[in-house]
Amino acid sequence: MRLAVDAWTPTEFEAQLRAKGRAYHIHHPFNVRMNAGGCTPDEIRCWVANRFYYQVCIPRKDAAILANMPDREHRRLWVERILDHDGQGDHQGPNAGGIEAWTRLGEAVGIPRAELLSLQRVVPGVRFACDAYVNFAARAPWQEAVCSSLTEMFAPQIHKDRLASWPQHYPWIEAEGLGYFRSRIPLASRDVEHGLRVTLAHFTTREQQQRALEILQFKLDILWTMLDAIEKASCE
Ligand SMILES: O=C(O)c1cc(C(=O)O)c2c(n1)C(=O)C(=O)c1cc(C(=O)O)[nH]c1-2
Repeated sequence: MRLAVDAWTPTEFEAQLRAKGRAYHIHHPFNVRMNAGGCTPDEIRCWVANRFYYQVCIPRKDAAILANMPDREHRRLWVERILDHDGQGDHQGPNAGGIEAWTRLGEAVGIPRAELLSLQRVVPGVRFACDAYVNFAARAPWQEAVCSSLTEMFAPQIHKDRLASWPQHYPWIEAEGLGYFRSRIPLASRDVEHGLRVTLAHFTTREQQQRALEILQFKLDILWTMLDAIEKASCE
């Protein structure tokens, strides 16, 4: 006979989700080396050019989630995520968006805009990982797709680490190029507030809560796999 296990309280469940931070790509050897100043300019360029594919996939996966959201109040919040990355209004203006900010990072590390946008430097492992995220978001129930975005709980620290260490280790990168990292700190916190609210309300039995942890692990694996592929590509 299978005994039902009590559900975690919302506080316990949130603590279980946050404990997944131990598998965040902040601990990946390539990320550790990058933030310790151990990357060559070519390795930095490899990371920036490959990570750009994640940047362009984010608003596509958010649009897929939006299409699956029946509730207007959730859509009103979620649509912000698309605009954060795609931008609004003038392409050079204050709301130019995250993709534009990333192209400026590209230029600051020496990747011409057209080369970055062409995606010609994106390696297969990064492409597969990002495509898996977009696919999952399109096919899964929208609450599961929202849950998969919760790696953002751990993102402010990785952005802060870059802002703190890159100017010292990579003085050849113009400081203005790091604007993307700065911009994401408040946005990630806002995203997480909504994402956690949906997740804590939707996954209420212990079985469902375990499923949420598996979804978060799937997303952690996507980010980890990207760095595995970038690490391999950058030493070729
Ligand atoms: O630089 C990073 O390490 C990192 C990680 C993540 C993440 O944890 O998924 C995101 C971002 N950055 C980011 O900038 C971003 O806009 C973002 C959106 C999402 C998402 O899943 O919806 N993750 C992330």
